[in-house]
Amino acid sequence: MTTVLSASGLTRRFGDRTVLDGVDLDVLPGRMTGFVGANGAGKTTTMRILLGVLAPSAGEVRWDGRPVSAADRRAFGYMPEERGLYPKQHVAEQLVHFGRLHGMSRPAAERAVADLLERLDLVPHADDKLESLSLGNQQRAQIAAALVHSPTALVLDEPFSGLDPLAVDAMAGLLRDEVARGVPVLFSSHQLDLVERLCDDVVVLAQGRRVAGGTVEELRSGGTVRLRLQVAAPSGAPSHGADLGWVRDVPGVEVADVDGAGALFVAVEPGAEQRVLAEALRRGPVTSFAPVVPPLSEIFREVVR
Ligand SMILES: Nc1ncnc2c1ncn2[C@@H]1O[C@H](COP(=O)(O)OP(=O)(O)OP(=O)(O)O)[C@@H](O)[C@H]1O
Repeated sequence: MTTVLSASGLTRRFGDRTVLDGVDLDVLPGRMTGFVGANGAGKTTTMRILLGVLAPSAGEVRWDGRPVSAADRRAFGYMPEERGLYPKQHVAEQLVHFGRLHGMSRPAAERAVADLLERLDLVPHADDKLESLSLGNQQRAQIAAALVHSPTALVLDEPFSGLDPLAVDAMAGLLRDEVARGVPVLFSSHQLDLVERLCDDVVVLAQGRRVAGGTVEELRSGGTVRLRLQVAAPSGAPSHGADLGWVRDVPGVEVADVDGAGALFVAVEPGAEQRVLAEALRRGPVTSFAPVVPPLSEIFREVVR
């Protein structure tokens, strides 16, 4: 499967408010794409448009290079923000029903549901009403509903919110399996450490516009790269014996932190880092000198400002 789910120029107005403004998005097959942005940035609106729950004011959703059809969309898996299962129905029964709605035979749907319940640790709750489950377990059932029919693409609105670490791992494992099948997976999240850990690609929205996107590595290395200098503490002296306070006085350098034998700084002028290194070597042995790639959370703060 080599099918891309893409959107171009997605725009959505509610009355005279434009909440999405020309958003382009590619969710590539066999890759996990994280969709991030502050509250109200437009993630849910975008996902609803991808699934056809909401019409765009302008722009287009494409699947396999052509405008997406209703039949294409029926084969997608979706976990909507408002969730989609019935509180009063029994868990396994309604998951089988979901599979049947997607055209599966009863035995095939039952097999898929049994497998998902097992993987999501929901077997003891198979015959419980959804509303009697804890919120985290209800969420596990919701993801099962999105996966039961082996979807061709997955669009998940905050699937990880409210999950305990074991449930996060179970969910992540399931999504990785879908990615390994070649499925394009898009999920929104405010948990940037999780996005950094799980995703190949990231799209960042701010106030209805796409403000950054690319692979996680590209985004991180495109941020403000700081350098860390570590020097040897003089023998017998505690580490603060090697005071790197002098780094603050090097022209073209902004110091983020000095901590005894270590300093973290940004070279705001080309070549300033070489002056720091030369001065450090003049003073004694250097144990390490390396760039520190910022975490995604820092990039996020830089791009949505
Ligand atoms: N039906 C609607 N009518 C009017 N405004 C709406 C409607 N749906 C969404 N909006 C507005 O669109 C903007 C984007 O909302 P959306 O839910 O897409 O953001 P989000 O990025 O998913 O936010 P969050 O992280 O808080 O879930 C918000 O300002 C919201 O109030």
